[in-house]
Amino acid sequence: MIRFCDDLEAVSRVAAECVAAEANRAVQERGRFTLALSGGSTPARTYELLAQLPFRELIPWEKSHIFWGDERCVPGTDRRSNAGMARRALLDQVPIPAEQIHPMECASSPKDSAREYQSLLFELFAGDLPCFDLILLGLGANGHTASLFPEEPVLDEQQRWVSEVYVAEEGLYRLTLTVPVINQAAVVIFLVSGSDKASVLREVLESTPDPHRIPACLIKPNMGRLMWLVDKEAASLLKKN
Ligand SMILES: O=C(O)[C@H](O)[C@@H](O)[C@H](O)[C@H](O)COP(=O)(O)O
Repeated sequence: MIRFCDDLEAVSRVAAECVAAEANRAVQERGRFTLALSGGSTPARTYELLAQLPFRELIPWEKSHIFWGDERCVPGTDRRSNAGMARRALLDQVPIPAEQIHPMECASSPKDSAREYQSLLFELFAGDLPCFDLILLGLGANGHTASLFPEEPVLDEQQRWVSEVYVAEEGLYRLTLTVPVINQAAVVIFLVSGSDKASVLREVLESTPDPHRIPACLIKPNMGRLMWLVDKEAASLLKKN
């Protein structure tokens, strides 16, 4: 499903509404809400809105668990940290128990850190393939999502739930959820804004490119719902918008 929005503010507001709706549905049905956040710049406004009325009062923070779809292996205080951005924009402003915030940490080697996060998921999802209630994703202009980059071996990973990825142009490692975990989610929402995403969005939505070239094409939830929240600039090359 594609939701066309005027601009990033509208994308962010709809995204916040979806988070609130899925949070209450999950808590009602399963007693808790598991949400994996995206990094990047696009979702920051969504996180800010979730910290403000009405959303801060609509979400059952005390029954929510926050995870990340990916993270750069940098200190949490580093401006590149996805967890750092989410804490500043949202998590430091709402009454979520600290022990229910689960950042991807790279205290040990990237490989060991990936293994440690997988162990955390194993514990919190009772050993089953994690089924997040909601995963928020962004879309890179090169077709990546989370830290699933074009032509990377991680795209074909079917066993591990969390993988380390070396990003040469950043000169650092990242951790990312793998495709099987993302596709197990109940709901996956892409937030896409800006004219720089127009070309790749058209490829993803209106053609069938090689998913190794456009990894976002690998995101096809098994049983769950996939939603695209796109603004006018990002949708400007789509045939139907
Ligand atoms: O950690 C990250 O950077 C994200 O997980 C990454 O996948 C992001 O969603 C895209 O690069 C889009 O980023 P923008 O929202 O900044 O365009």
